[in-house]
Parts: sequence; C-alpha cells; structure tokens
Amino acid sequence: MSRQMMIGMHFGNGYGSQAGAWRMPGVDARSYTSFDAQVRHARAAERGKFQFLFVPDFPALFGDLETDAPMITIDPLLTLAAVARETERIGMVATGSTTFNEPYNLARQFKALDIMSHGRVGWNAVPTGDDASAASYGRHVPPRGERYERLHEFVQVVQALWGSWEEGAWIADAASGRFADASKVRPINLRGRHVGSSGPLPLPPSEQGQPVIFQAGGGDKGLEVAGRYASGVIGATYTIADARAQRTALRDAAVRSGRDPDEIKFFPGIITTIADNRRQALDRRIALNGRTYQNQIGYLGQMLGLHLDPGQLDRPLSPEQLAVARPSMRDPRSAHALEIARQGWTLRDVLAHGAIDYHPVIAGPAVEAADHMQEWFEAGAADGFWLSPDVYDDGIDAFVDGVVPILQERGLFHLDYEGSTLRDHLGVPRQYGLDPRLNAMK
Ligand SMILES: Cc1cc2nc3c(=O)[nH]c(=O)nc-3n(C[C@H](O)[C@H](O)[C@H](O)COP(=O)(O)O)c2cc1C
Repeated sequence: MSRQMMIGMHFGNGYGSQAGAWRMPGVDARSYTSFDAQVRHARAAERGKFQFLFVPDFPALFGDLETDAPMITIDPLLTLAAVARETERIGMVATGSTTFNEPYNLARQFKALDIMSHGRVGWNAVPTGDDASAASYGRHVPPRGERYERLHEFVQVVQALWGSWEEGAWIADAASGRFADASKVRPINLRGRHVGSSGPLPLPPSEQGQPVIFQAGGGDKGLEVAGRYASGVIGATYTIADARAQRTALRDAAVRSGRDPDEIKFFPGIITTIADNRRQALDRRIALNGRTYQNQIGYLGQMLGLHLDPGQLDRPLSPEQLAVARPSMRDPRSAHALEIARQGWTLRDVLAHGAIDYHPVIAGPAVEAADHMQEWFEAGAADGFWLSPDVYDDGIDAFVDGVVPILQERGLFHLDYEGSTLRDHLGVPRQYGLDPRLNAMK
C-alpha cells in the first residue's frame, strides 16, 4: 500500500476553532464547561478515524471575555481524561509547558493518562514564553535561551522518569505474594541547571510504553528540539514550498540526532468550513468572524501594498487598485490574498476566504479540502494535517461525511484504525525511557 496521510484535530474550548463558534446557531453557548460536549466532539473525530486530537494550551486568559470565549479548554489533561474513558482508538496529544511545570508532576500526569487511555497519549512540550502566562505564576518570562535549556533538561528528566519503572518489573502475583521486582524500579538521579528528579516514578508502562513527544512551532531552537525528541510536529505554513522546506528541515534535524527521518511526522494546519458551495461557506465564515473585518481591512491593505479602509468592505478592488497592488514580502499570505482579490470578490469575501487566518482556509465543498490535502501530501509538504474545523457541533461531521470518504476513495487515508496506540497510528517506533541514541544529561 502506498503512503497514506494522517489527520490530527484541533481540540479546544468546546465550541470550535473559530472565535465566533460559541454564538453560532445550534451551539450550546455553555459548552465551555461541558465534558459531554467535549466527548461528543472527540467521538465525532473518532468516527472519522482521525489519528489524534491535539490540545493547545496557554496557562493564562487571552482575548476579550465580553465578546469572546477563551480559546482553550478549561484544562487539557482533565478534558482528555474524560475523553479517554469515552473513546477507544483516537490518540490524544496535550500541550504541557516546560517553563511553568516541574518534570515529576508532568511525567506522572501524562503517564497516568497514557495508562488510562491504553496507550493513546502524546505530550506537546512547549517552552512557554508569554508575559500573561508568566504572570499567572507570579513570574517573569525567562530569556529564550534559558527556556530552551530548561526544555531539554525537562524532556530528558520526564522520559527518564517514564522509564524508571522497567518493563517486566511488575509481577502482580498474588499466589507468591510478589507485587514487583523492586530491583527493576530504580532512581534516575538526574539534576541539571534548571530541573531534576531522583525518581523513580511509581507507574508501570502503558500499552505503548510511554507517551509520544510532539513539538509545535519553528525557529532554530524548535527545530533542534523536534529533531531530538519529537515524533509529531504541528506547523503553521501557508504555501507548499514553505511546508516542504519545513518538513525537510525537520527530517534533516532528526538525522543529525541519529534518528531515521521517517520517525518524525509533519502536520501543517488547515482550517475548514465545509458547505455545499463557496457562497454558503463564505456566509458562514462571515457569520462566525465578520465582526473583526473592520479592524482587519487596514492590514489587508498592507499585505496588498494599498491603502484600504472599511468603507470599501462591500466592494472589490477597483481596476486602478488592482493595477498597482503588489503582495507584501513581509507576509507569506499576501500572494494568496491578491490571487483571491483578483477573482473579483468584495473585500469582505476576501477576508472570509481566510486571507489573514493562521493556516490555509478551505471554505467550500468537501472536494476542495480533499484536493488541497492531496496536493500538499503528494508534493512532500506534509505527512498529514492538523485540522481545525470551524464549529465542532456540525463542522466535524461535515468533514467526516464529506472529505474523509473522498480521501479514502483516492487511497489517501486509511479505512480504519489498524493498531490501538498513538504510536501505532503515527507509525513511530516504540520507546521506553530515554532515547539511547541521545546523550543523557550528566
Ligand atoms: C501551530 C502551532 C501551535 C502552537 N501551540 C502552542 C501552544 O498550544 N502553547 C504554547 O505555549 N505555544 C504554542 N506554540 C508556540 C511554540 O511552541 C513556540 O513557542 C513558538 O513557535 C515560538 O518559538 P520561539 O521562541 O523558538 O521563537 C505553537 C506554535 C505553532 C506554530
């Protein structure tokens, strides 16, 4: 069988990936605290055979609560614990900060969740560096170099803790009265400049041994982290060329750490609004996010090298404007924005196409999402996608019932789960404890 793509789904505040999702018709405006809603959405994703859910996290409040719901779940691990008990196959990756945690807490919680879910968990290790998160802990943001240094120590201590209860240590033989071979549950005694632990962690292996490491975001330091530890990387890229370059850089980084490049999988993001036709999809996006367009029009102008104001929202660019419009070199989304504007859409519709969103936006019939994914996948720009449906209550089903069958018919997506663990779903090798190919911290 030829190579097939994987799908991970953004799993956030209970409403959807778009800010306005909480107030859409048919959505329960109180889903923010509803674990029933979270479970329903996870099951919808599992019905689509998605390989994993991915939960972003920032330990602080962002946005304007007067009008916007917080963008992240009330607590990543507790939400996934609820989901783990109500799903059977789908993987679940949670973000956990290495700046504002201690390795022992995080190692314990993630491995407990991995055991609870029968081996379906991943950890997105992030060196949180925003002021609001630091303030939540009464601290200042440490310098970037220090945050990454701590992250490296942190991941190694966590993985050593995960491996400190050796495979085969647990005997659980009531007849002989022997619970465990205590000689196989050993301290780790690791201490770095920033974190450390004596261990051991009193938790046996999960069905996949231990959680899988994920990484999100770029930069030279992020690349090094991914190359050393990550099996999955979530990316934000707007063009095939950029995504292909990032995927190649990640694979090269893995090789530099003595790993096989196929051990690391790259998931660029896509945002979907699936509807019968483009007009319906654009109207849905305007209902979701249209309130912000007045404020975005000036920035759209900068992307196109024009002076634009809100008075023009319901008109397309004039022939004179089109004649002088040039995509900005500073924003990689600009060329696409100009391409859409040249098709004659009003500026409101240009914004509804997702000209200023954080990932490519597919607003239209299911086949357009399938075509986008196929093109990126076959160009070597992705191993799979991080899918952000606009509104969970109907957007996941629209993708599962519309896009998934097309991808399956084209042989691009699996028909069912073959294995049971996240490692199985990602096709990454088993690992227990530290990766012996990396030099452990002294
Ligand atoms: C798609 C994507 C998702 C991310 N999700 C999170 C997140 O949930 N929490 C977080 O603290 N940082 C998140 N980040 C930020 C990165 O972890 C990282 O801090 C950022 O890319 C800046 O890296 P730098 O300090 O090396 O420049 C994400 C980045 C990307 C591209």
